[in-house]
Amino acid sequence: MTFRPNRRLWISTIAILLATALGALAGYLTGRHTVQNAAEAVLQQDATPLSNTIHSLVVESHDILAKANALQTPTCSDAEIAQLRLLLYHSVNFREIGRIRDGKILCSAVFGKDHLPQAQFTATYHYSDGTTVFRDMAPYVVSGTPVFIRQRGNFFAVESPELSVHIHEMRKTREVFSSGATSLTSTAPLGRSKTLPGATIDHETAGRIGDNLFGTVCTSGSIGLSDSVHGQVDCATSFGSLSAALHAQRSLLALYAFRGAVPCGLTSALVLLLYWRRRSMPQQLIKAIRADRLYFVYQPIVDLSSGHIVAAETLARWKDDDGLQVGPDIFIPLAEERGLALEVARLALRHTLHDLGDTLRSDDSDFRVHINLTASDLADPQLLPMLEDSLTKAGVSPHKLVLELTESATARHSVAIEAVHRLRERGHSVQIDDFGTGYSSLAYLKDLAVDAIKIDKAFTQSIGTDSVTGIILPQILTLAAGLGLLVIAEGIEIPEQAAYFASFDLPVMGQGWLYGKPQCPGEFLSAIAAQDEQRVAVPIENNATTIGVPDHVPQHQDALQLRSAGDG
Ligand SMILES: Nc1nc2c(ncn2[C@@H]2O[C@H](COP(=O)(O)O[C@H]3[C@@H](O)[C@H](n4cnc5c(=O)[nH]c(N)nc54)O[C@@H]3COP(=O)(O)O)[C@@H](O)[C@H]2O)c(=O)[nH]1
Repeated sequence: MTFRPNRRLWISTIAILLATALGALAGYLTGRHTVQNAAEAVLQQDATPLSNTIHSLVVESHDILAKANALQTPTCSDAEIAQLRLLLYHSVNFREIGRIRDGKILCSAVFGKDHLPQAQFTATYHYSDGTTVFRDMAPYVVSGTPVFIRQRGNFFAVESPELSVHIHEMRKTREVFSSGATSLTSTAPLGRSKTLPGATIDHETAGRIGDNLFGTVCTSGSIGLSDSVHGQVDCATSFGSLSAALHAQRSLLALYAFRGAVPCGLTSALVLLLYWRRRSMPQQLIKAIRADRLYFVYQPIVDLSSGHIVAAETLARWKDDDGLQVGPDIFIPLAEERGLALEVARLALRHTLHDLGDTLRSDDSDFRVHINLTASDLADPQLLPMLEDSLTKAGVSPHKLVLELTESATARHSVAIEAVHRLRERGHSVQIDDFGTGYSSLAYLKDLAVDAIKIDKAFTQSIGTDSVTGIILPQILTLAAGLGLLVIAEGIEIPEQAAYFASFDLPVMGQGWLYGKPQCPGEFLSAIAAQDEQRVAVPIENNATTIGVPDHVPQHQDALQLRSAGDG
């Protein structure tokens, strides 16, 4: 299915917008959660003093009224009034205490028994623990402030008006709830009631029910504060509205949403870009191969004993339709999948013969080129005719062409053995590339009958380390020598690595950035030309320092302290 660019643009735009919106939503929800937690914490903090105040009031009311009811003195005697005054003196929250019967004061600490006001108390509500509450009763009412009077048994106690004002003030911004096992009945300051199903009050809990936030601290024996509460209130619960908190923090929420949206938008754009690139890559590659739009670079291979460039490896390069470089490790397998591997090999050979043909045709030089083949190339009956045809047309001898097979390419043993045999029969050299990374045992190497092994760069990079690869490297070199195989060391980047290989009494070639990165044809030919000029200019016995081998590369084992197992 081929996507037209504008359709792709539409899909991408929608997907990016969607991802951005989802990111914003996720960010907003995180912000909302944070704001909610913060608001709940504040409410929790708010609820605590209210609850504590109520708790101390209730505890003291129980205490003072219990003590009064326990007095053994005769009713309203001077001794009893004296005892009541003493209780009042020690009280924190009460301003009056007295005897009551049928809603009438019999005597009290403040009025004694002789100058009693004419007052009739009417109960506002009763609690299950036997406490009755009266509100705003003369003569105790203080204008503008609620006054609460509690009665238990034969005695009443009047709360301090300051305390009532304090609680009243706290209650103005809060709601106080009666508690049930699984529900809360809220009685707002306005007297409004609501049921909040599903809420369980625990000690010091905070939470949210619908849009309401609550922070609650439950204390045993607390009393109800609300005008219309029936039953005992166990918890002082402070409420706020989540929407109000969210509204107050809207700039913070916007920031959270932004912080969620931006990375999601960018990531989705990147993912889509990669996806479209990947999706359209095969089509682009097929077109590029057919239109001969791959290009090829050449990396020098040097003889480590002389330092001369003796060969070049042809490496394919490709820029996709967006001008972005795609690595051969990505597009070569893709070409193989699409049955185009041999086309790539054909292009590689054609470009190489075109770019380096003169050097390859020269009878004076042993210069050779290395071309990579894939597993499917080996099985392709067109391979040999293609090679023969191209070389014949270019007038280049088959022995100038070295074919590199990765270890994985030789995994199908019978196919590989047969192909290697035929290639060598035609005069080509064959070598195993990336040796040591996988499939070929040294015994298999013997059956494969290749000419050379190219030691994978992982081994080169392990030189001087204690890694396993570093330890087995000398054994590979020794066994290769035993099998009469030429060795090419890949990935030489520093002089110490070159010196390590040169120190073995073996014909070892080297390839790596130390000698040159893959170069375009012009650059590579200039390097060869410079080397040839130097060879002519420098007397034969002094030509160790040549193009491709920096002066500082030591040539002998004693030039370096080797730490690998091979140096013992
Ligand atoms: N079938 C084909 N395979 C091809 C072709 N062109 C390349 N390839 C294979 O792709 C793999 C990746 O190659 P590339 O990215 O080109 O990397 C090569 C060198 O650039 C790199 N190299 C060389 N020297 C050094 C070094 O000192 N350090 C370092 N880190 N990297 C270095 O190694 C790659 C050469 O590898 P090899 O072929 O194993 O010698 C790679 O497997 C190519 O074979 C193609 O046309 N056809």
